[in-house]
Amino acid sequence: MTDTSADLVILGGGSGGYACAFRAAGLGLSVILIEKDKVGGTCLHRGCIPTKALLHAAEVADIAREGDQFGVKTSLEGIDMNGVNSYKDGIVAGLHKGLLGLVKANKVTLVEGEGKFVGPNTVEVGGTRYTGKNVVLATGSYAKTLPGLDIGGRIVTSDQALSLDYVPEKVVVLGGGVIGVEFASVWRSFGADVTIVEALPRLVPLEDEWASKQVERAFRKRGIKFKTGVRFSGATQTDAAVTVSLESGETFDADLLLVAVGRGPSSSGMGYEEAGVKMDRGFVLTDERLRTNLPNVFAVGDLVPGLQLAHRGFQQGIFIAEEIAGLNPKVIDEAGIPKVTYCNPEVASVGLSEAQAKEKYGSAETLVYNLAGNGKSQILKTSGGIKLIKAPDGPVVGVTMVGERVGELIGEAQLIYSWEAYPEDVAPLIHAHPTQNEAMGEAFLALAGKPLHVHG
Ligand SMILES: NC(=O)c1ccc[n+]([C@@H]2O[C@H](COP(=O)([O-])OP(=O)(O)OC[C@H]3O[C@@H](n4cnc5c(N)ncnc54)[C@H](O)[C@@H]3O)[C@@H](O)[C@H]2O)c1
Repeated sequence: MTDTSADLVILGGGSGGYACAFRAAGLGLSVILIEKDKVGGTCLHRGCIPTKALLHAAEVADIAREGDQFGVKTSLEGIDMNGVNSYKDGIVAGLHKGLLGLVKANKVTLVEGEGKFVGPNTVEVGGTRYTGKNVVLATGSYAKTLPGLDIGGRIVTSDQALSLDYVPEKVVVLGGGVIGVEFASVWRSFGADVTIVEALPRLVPLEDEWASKQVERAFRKRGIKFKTGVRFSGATQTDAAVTVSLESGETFDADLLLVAVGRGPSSSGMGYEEAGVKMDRGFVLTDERLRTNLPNVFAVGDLVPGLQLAHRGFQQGIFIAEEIAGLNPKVIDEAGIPKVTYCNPEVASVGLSEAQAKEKYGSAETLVYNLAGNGKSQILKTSGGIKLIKAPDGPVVGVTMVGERVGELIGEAQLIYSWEAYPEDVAPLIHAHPTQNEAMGEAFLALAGKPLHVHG
């Protein structure tokens, strides 16, 4: 018979929930993990992993199309979406199997079913009550839509877009944030005619303005169309097409409309409000130690206001487990959470943008290093740049990069940021030649006043 009480009951087995479960188990705590669908949550099943598989398939398509520039005779015969989906689904299934193995190995009790928080320390699943000395609310988020815009047929969110069995000929993407630009990038590489509609004045509006300009320039070159600073006003669909109207009066006919206007917290019907959990617009409020207003009730991940990123959820989950075990972990610095948008070109950033640094410090020093000066980037025929943002007479407070695969360079930037390093501290670090990573070293040499492969 399954235990119904434990040191820790976790409602939701996504990135935040399972990370908390594994770390808590590692610390010797007994854990009950409740999941209604599949352990791994949005990130593994409907988010990070499957979308990155699609983006990789898109990159392969681009390489096939462009082999000639390396003297290799290739051509793209077409996209077999069944093949793409089975590659993507295989990756997800493999990782899911691995996670279930870890649940077992960590001796976490997995309860499969829809849970409801009935408080004070209790979650009910199908009539059975599970009680924890501590409870973690980890129910994640869902893809939002707009009032009057019903999802179905030719109007989809990322949930449906992930498993299309065809490449749309013409797509409108509503929202030029992370999900919008990633799907636009995939479909363009697969040959679709893509138009993005973004209400704010620029694509990827949460990033440094320089990054938005770089992405917009690259998208123009790739033939991805976009309308910024314009709001959507409505959409109607027939069997044959969807017509999208904007407040500017323009209309677009397409095969598909992707709605990518943000993700909302999955809290409705979970019993939180009734149990007295303090909330704001559906998000569960916590203090910086991730405690809700109820004693021994914590919340984690997309349910908590802030960046909706799996790696934030992982770290918060680990933090809560250590907090419960009395290890007094260091509070998470939200500004130090790296962000990567995996469109082509990628955007990767950590810390403050130039505008945020200016607001915080009154002024900011910046340096942009163009990847054209980096040998490996020339070999790979990739372009882009690295922008460093430094507080006046202070350390580097922000790094933003744009270019193919720059997401792989964010780890070093994250260390530099979190160590509050000065350019002179980083400049002497030797980077292997020729790597793309070397561009980071060169950018810091230039910021320290000793540029090497760039004219100061
Ligand atoms: N690579 C990654 O890390 C990754 C990938 C996918 C999603 N996510 C996360 O998932 C969450 C959801 O992603 P998202 O892209 O849906 O949200 P988002 O908030 O990044 O972007 C939504 C965009 O839609 C625009 N918008 C809203 N209403 C509009 C309207 N009426 N007309 C036109 N534009 C409108 C907003 O201005 C915004 O730019 C984000 O927090 C994101 O960070 C992360």
